[in-house]
Amino acid sequence: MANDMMKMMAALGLSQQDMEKMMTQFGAGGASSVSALSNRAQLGNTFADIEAEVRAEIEGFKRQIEEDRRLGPAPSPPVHRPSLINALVQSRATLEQSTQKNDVDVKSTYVGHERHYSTTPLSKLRRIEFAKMQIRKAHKGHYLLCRLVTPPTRIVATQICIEDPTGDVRSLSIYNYPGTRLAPAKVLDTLFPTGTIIAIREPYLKIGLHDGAPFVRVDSPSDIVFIKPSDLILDGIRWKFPISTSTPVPRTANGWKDLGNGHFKSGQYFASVVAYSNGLDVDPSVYLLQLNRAAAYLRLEYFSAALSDAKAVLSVERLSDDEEAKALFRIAQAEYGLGQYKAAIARLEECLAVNAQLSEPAVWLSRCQQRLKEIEGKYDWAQMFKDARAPGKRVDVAEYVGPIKVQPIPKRGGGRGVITTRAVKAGELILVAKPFVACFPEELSSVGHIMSTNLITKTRDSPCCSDAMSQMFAKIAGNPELASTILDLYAGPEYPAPPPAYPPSAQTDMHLRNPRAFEVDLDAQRIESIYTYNAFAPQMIDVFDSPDATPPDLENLPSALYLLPSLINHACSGSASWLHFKNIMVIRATKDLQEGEEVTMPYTHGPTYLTRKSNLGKHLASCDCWLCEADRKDGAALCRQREKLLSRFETPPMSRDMSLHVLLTFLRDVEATYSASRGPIRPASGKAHHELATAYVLKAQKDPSFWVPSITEDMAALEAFGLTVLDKSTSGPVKSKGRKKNGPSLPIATTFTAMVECAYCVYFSLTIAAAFSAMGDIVRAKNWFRAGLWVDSITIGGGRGLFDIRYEDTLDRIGISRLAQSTTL
Ligand SMILES: C[S@@+](CC[C@H](N)C(=O)[O-])C[C@H]1O[C@@H](n2cnc3c(N)ncnc32)[C@H](O)[C@@H]1O
Repeated sequence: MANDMMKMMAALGLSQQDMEKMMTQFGAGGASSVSALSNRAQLGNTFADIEAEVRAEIEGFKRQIEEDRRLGPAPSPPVHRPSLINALVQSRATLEQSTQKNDVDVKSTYVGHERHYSTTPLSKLRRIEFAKMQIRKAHKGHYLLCRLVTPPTRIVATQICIEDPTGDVRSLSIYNYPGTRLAPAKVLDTLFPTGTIIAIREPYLKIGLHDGAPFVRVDSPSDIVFIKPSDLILDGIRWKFPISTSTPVPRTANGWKDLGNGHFKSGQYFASVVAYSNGLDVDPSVYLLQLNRAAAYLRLEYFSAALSDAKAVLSVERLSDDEEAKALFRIAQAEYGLGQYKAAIARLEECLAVNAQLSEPAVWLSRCQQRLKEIEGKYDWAQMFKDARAPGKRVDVAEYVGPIKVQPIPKRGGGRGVITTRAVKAGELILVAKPFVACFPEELSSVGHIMSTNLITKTRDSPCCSDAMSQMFAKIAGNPELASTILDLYAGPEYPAPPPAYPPSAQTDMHLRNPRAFEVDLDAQRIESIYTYNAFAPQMIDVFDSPDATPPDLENLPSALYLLPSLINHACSGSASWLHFKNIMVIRATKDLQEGEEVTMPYTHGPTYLTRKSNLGKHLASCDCWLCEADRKDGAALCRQREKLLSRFETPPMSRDMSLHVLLTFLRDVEATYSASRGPIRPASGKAHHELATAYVLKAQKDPSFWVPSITEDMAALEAFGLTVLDKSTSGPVKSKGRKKNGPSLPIATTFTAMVECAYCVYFSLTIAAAFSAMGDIVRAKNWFRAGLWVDSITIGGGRGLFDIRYEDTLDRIGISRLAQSTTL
């Protein structure tokens, strides 16, 4: 059950430490247990060490920032030109050597701290030279005109020696530039060839921590403007030193095409679009460059840019059939990426009319047909599940937006939330969303990874989180028309509240014209804050693993940012559930909702409000849901006691004392942590009841009289999670209370005010079915199996096809596979 719990617990941008806390308190080690990870102790040590390390790092970093603030701007120390050039040439040689040796590259950096960026257009700035610049200062109102002197190298940032026209040099560190993360030297050469002239808008001069040397730090790639030799800005500029052109760059359009194709083949798509663009600058008539660039834009998910390039190629006269078909296919792929499936179908048909032999467009045609069904909410869930399990692949489906809308909700941070536009039934699909950016462990670069210490959460982000966060820069830069859709997401309490309406209308006047000319000023700090407050840790929909299932790698969780789901607020007892088919996020109502009711979902789980409150740290001081209210009424002391009791039952049942005496005491002690006025929903009691049920199941293997108490305890568990058991009988004729009109009998009520731990409720229903089956009471066994199906349908959904695949092993293990085959809801 560990993965299932992870799925439920993985919360908006929660750190490993948060996750560990959650798993510790609430994890599940086995199919029939409420226990936590069996290797918890080991994990505990690791996380404690990391936490201490991160705390110390953050303290050091903050001290440095405070010291910089205290010292303030000061004249820049001089830099010895030959020494700096030599140092950067050496660093470049080291990068090349480590690439050759395939060394694993693990670097660390900071995110979420205050950073400068420019919003003033270059034309409104005045030129400044190094001699007039000060350290620890952003030079407002100025730009630095400079030339790249050395071949680029990198650690986290790309580093280059730059000179101003007087020949004065500094090192330049560029962070977040698209395509540069862990990039090999030859990619950096394409992006930043020696001799290139750039202008840096409102440059910030820092002082090196270790060497005390001044350097220009650029965090927002949009601060860098590439200057063409013909640019008027260069009028009257004389460079003291002759141009250095040690980086060999192609001279012809075809030379750039070959370079671009090389980058494309090695998956360096941003470098390839830059190479193709450079080729087009040399000779705009070489339309094949534009056709190739469209293909690279498609890989980068710059769909509007791909569409524009492929359309431009299509308008060229005298294209060969092959070129025309390619242009049409790329237009169709771009339209597909933009969700314009009908337009894509028309283009694919045109493409096949040009060449009916092409196999790929035919495949894409059927994909488009499938997507058209999906935008209506009709998904092939079983296929999605299979696709989600296929290693190295992402799931490709259309998005679906159900009966919801964004509405101002002033009392929530960010001031907005999601409400229903009509009455919604429990189990109804609310949203299916694709990520704006995402990273899964298997997608991390084989070269290595970057660890980011997040100054907002004061934790270390997972490598995937760090990677996906960095993708934001390239993705916003390449889709400027979508920029406000991202930048209007909640950026935390330090920022002004975002506009109440969401999504904003697309900025149709914004287009990517040149991959290196940024249409949007990229505010690094804001982008990192948005990611921090809105990202999810996608967890694969995968339930009831065997008790020996390997727990998920908490240090290596995937990470993704979704747009509309980011508008849904938290409630521990949320009205919706969320889960992932790999990259695809699916949100369903878990209770009946009236028109206009808020859709909420749990960002985190935990045994009491105490753990949940601590897990929710960055989001809210205190959750106002009924579950937290009820816990708070019980009081902190009893809640602490409840958490302590549960933590003692973390290890799987087989590896601890499962005697009835111990478990009965456990149940009694847990019950005592709930006040008398508490009401029936008592999740911890539910777990204790199920622990007892598990012990009875073990005994029943030898003595069948224990089946009945096992059933009774699991029924009690269901009630403690919020379900009403209508038929508590364990023998005799079956009552028909739960019988639907002309339908099969369900032993549970299908209306409820609230249900917690829905996935447990499926499993408990199935274990009751298994017990009745073992007793030979097939009618009750089938009814309880149906109860499991029904609970699953309102929590996970996806129909019987998906249920059968997901529960195949579980049903086999608890011995009801055959019964399941002959039973429908
Ligand atoms: C992912 S955003 C949710 C959407 C956000 N309300 C908006 O307007 O964009 C997460 C932030 O919403 C706010 N939030 C979410 N659930 C909340 C709740 N139950 N009470 C108060 N604020 C909440 C918190 O500020 C949290 O950091």
